[in-house]
Parts: sequence; C-alpha cells; structure tokens
Amino acid sequence: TDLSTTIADRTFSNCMMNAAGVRCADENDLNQLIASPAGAYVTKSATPNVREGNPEPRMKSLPGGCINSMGLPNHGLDYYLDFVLKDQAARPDKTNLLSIAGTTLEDNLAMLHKVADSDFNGFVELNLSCPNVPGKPQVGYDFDRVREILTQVFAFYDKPLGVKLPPYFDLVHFDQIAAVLNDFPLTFVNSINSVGNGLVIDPNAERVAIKPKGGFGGIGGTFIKPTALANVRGLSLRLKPEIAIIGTGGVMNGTDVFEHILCGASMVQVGTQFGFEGTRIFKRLSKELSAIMAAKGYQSIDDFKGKLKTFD
Ligand SMILES: C=Cc1c(C(=O)O)[nH]c(=O)[nH]c1=O
Repeated sequence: TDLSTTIADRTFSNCMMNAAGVRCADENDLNQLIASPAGAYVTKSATPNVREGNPEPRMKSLPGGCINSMGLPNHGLDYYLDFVLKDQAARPDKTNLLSIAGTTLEDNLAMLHKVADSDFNGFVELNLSCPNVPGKPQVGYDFDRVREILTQVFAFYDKPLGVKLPPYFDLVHFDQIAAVLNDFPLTFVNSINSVGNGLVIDPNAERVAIKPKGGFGGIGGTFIKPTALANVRGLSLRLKPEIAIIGTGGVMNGTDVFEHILCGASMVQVGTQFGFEGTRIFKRLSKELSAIMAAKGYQSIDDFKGKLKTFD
C-alpha cells in the first residue's frame, strides 16, 4: 500500500509526521525525525529570539493524553531556519515545515520577511493558536484579526504557507473562519492545536498539575480526537479545494490516522503519542494504516480521503 500524499506541488513519501512542539525543538530531535519513516518534520514554533518559556512543571502526562503550558520555549528562528536550509541543501527533493509563532504581528512579519529573503523552499506553518503565552489570546479565535494578519502576510510572502488553528466548537465558527481563509492563497490549514486552557488536578495533593497560569494548559491526546475530527471535517466541507488540510489531534494508532484522512486530511500530524513513543511510532502507524487499507482494498489514500459518509 502506498502511504504517500501530495500537498500543492509537493509529494511526501508518507502521510504522517510530527506535530509542532513535540520532539522537534533541537537538531538531534529533528535528525531523528529525518531518520524515521515520517513523511516530513515540522520544527518547534519559533519566535525571533531564543525564548525560555514558562516555569516548570509545565507539562503533565495523563493516561492517553497530556496537558502542557510550555510557553513557547525555542532556540529562536535563526536556529531553525539554519537547520532547514542545511537539510534542504542535503536533501533538495524533500519538503519540510518551519513553524513560526510570534507573540506580536510585528514579530511574525519580521520572521516571515527573513524566511522570504532566504532560500527556504519548504512550507511555513504560521501558528495562530498557541494557548500558553500568558496574557496573549489564541489569535485564531479573533476572525477579524486573522484576516488582518493574513492580509499583511500575503502582501509580500509568496512561498507556500499554511496556518495552525485552534479547535472551534460551533458550526457558525467553522463558517466564519472558512470565510476568512478562503480569501487567501493558503497552501494548507492545520487543524487542530491543543484544546486550550484545560485544567488537570492532582487529587491527592489537592493541587493543579502544572505551574504556569494557575494550572491551565493545552490538552492533547485521545480525548481530543472527536474535536479534532470535527474540525478537519468542518473545514474540509467549507474550504476551497486548493487549500489542503493537515489533521492533528488525538492520533494514537492507525485507525485514528485513517479517520483523519476520511475527514479530509492530506497529511496527519502526531503530537502527544509521538511524545510518548518517539520516532518508532511512525513505523507502527504505517503498518497499522497499511493493514486497514489492505483490508478495505484501498491502494492509496486518495481512494478514501474526504469520503466520510453521513446517513443522508
Ligand atoms: C507555540 C506554542 C504552543 C505551546 C507552547 O509552547 O506552550 N503548546 C501548545 O500546545 N500549542 C502551541 O501552539
């Protein structure tokens, strides 16, 4: 079975990769992803300069999931841009993703100008959904702000670019964000980021599990899969066909990957479970997805991508 996928004019050997933020902040993490069967990697969301992030404990694993309020710790854009440029020179036929998450519009524009002026020819993933920068809202929930940002970005940025969105929980919000996104030459939309501002408690200590923001943080893992699938499907039904969808959220096994693709995902990102298992997860997920496809007689993901049935 063929697990390859195509987004815009780029073909990836495998339709699975990591989600930004998980085991992708250092070059040895990224080199492990390169050595794995993952179809691509995305780098930890970058800010213009090195950033410490929030005080620890800032991440807690749970059965089947996790809560995090990392606060955007990263080595700064130059570190990741240097890495992807070196990798691109060594493997010119591969496309990878560079995630950026400026805490201000100015920072995002400055970073995008730097990337525009470089030889980078991969995809930029503009993160509009970080839930963990104290005092900063998840931009993706402010539709006018998203329009303003994309207007200013596409005034000069002409390389492939997508956005990473927070989860929406109202069909009218799918309509509203799609109406904004359809006005721009986006290469992809990645849904979803962690479900923002959940609260995990340690009942023995009668205390929250993580330190930042009084214990509030982004939730990932198996419990967010129904929300992730709804967002992939809701956007797939509303976005113009030129905008590909990357499905992220709740992927633990091959069935979860299959479901994201049924909902319309062209690429599936794995966060929490990749964090637990490491890069060997990509061999396991590839085996599991291949077995599902073989049992159903599917040769490639296009045989079932977006073909979710309803009762009517
Ligand atoms: C880029 C910051 C993010 C972070 C973080 O660095 O706290 N955690 C998430 O779950 N999603 C994010 O987008």
